[in-house]
Amino acid sequence: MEVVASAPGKVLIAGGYLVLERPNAGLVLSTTARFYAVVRPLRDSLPADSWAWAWTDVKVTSPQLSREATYKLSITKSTLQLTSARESTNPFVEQAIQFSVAAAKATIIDKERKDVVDKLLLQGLNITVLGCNDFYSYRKQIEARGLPLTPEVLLSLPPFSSITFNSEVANGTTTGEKCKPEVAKTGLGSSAAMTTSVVAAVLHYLGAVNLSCPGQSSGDNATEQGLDLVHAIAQSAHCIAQGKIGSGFDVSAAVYGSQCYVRFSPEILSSAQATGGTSLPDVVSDIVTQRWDHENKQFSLPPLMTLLLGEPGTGGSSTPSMVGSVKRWQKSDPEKSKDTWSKLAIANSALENQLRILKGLSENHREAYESVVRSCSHLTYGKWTEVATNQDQELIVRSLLAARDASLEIRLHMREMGIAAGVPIEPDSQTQLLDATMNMEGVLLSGVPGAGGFDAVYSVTLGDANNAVANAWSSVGVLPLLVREDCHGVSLEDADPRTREVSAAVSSIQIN
Ligand SMILES: Nc1ncnc2c1ncn2[C@@H]1O[C@H](COP(=O)(O)OP(=O)(O)O)[C@@H](O)[C@H]1O
Ligand SMILES: C[C@@](O)(CCOP(=O)(O)OP(=O)(O)O)CC(=O)O
Repeated sequence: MEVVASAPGKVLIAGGYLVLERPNAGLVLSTTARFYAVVRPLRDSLPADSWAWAWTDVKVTSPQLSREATYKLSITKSTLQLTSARESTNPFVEQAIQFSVAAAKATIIDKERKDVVDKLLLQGLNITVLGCNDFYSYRKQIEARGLPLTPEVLLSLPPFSSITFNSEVANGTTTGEKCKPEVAKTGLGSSAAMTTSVVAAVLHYLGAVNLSCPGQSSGDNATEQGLDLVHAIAQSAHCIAQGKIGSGFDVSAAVYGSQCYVRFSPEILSSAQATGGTSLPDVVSDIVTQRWDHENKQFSLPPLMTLLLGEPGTGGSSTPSMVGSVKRWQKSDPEKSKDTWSKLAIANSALENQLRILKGLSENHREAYESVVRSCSHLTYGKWTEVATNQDQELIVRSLLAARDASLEIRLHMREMGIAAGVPIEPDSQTQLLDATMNMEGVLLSGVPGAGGFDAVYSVTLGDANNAVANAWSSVGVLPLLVREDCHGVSLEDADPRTREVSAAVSSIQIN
């Protein structure tokens, strides 16, 4: 038996920093970048005395990092003990395995199904993790080979290419010391997608949830409960592995897909955080019985809108240190920061409302919507009002312009926040680029996703205006990424994605 599960990467288009505090919402889009986890047994048959084993074996392979780690898994405690070299460990996958095995044991009470879990565990777990290229930065290699910074060059990379390590620390300064290098990534939430895909694959493999393949989602109660279990376990494992409780929007997007997210109360994880004393099975029993109070309201881009991401440089920014600076500013200047906070909350919810209105208009007035959006895609925003020839079309243009204004307002207050907190949330170089982008034909929104900084820029364009924006970005040294919005969350896959790539290549050879 083999189980393959995948989970998407994310882009937070609005709500950075605010989403750390309930009840502020963040608008998060899930993407075509997916992380895959493949679970297989390590051995097909079991010796007669295996029922008495206290330990089983686990192997975790990350082909892209050329890493393989082996462990012993305690059958009763669900804990792992490393049996290979320390350098190859992956804390996210380790926590994902421990929490998922403990959760399967805690939630499966039927005797027969419990026996199946024990048998599957005794056969050992062979887990492979694979992240789409979109999660990783190839900018340095492209530049080193003197190739242009275009999406076509990214397309020419083989799928699941090896990942390079940064020789610099996250904030771009070299340490000079021989420290463990960071993976060069694009900020799509590889660790959250990886953790979620492993949790989903292990829970499904052990029969604790019943995930569906894309397009097969039944949307019934059992499926939803399954997703909620994946969410609770993935959030817990991710927080423990990264040693802090963030807002959790990245894990939520990896589980439920594009959404309007309100964070869970951090107290839910106090048992998981308590060091010493509590055993993992007790922690997990507590976590699965907690009332998870996060919100994941359905939300995605209206039709004929394209999410485009660009990598403006190398190095990126360190999210935790930026969050630290913003929090210090909130403490030192509560009045001003509250003011910025409430202006941002208003602008974020205005953007959400306008995008929801546009979605509704696209459903109820399809023809008018399509004609307006296609016409506006060839025009700069100043001329958008000219395309409306009836009331429906006027409504659509009004909403497009209101969404655009909300985007500008968000940028203004994010910049303000950055200046006040002394961190470049929207650095000057990005401001110039984003202003120029906003003035191009068919551009609706743009900004710095998530915590901002030097990591990435995004834009949402109308019709096929994304091509011109990508060309403009390439010409100024910003690498347009291949990734787009895809609202689907975690899902089951029918095969190892590497075999699918091979069969796709074979069929394309046959077709040609
Ligand atoms: N393919 C992979 N194999 C193993 N570990 C990976 C892989 N991709 C990402 N990771 C882990 O995830 C970490 C990056 O996670 P994080 O710092 O949260 O960045 P992101 O913004 O992409 O989530 C890496 O340092 C590495 O530990
Ligand atoms: C500041 C934040 O609200 C948003 C950070 O968003 P990013 O998308 O920048 O996240 P990373 O992938 O962790 O770098 C922190 C949070 O919500 O946890």
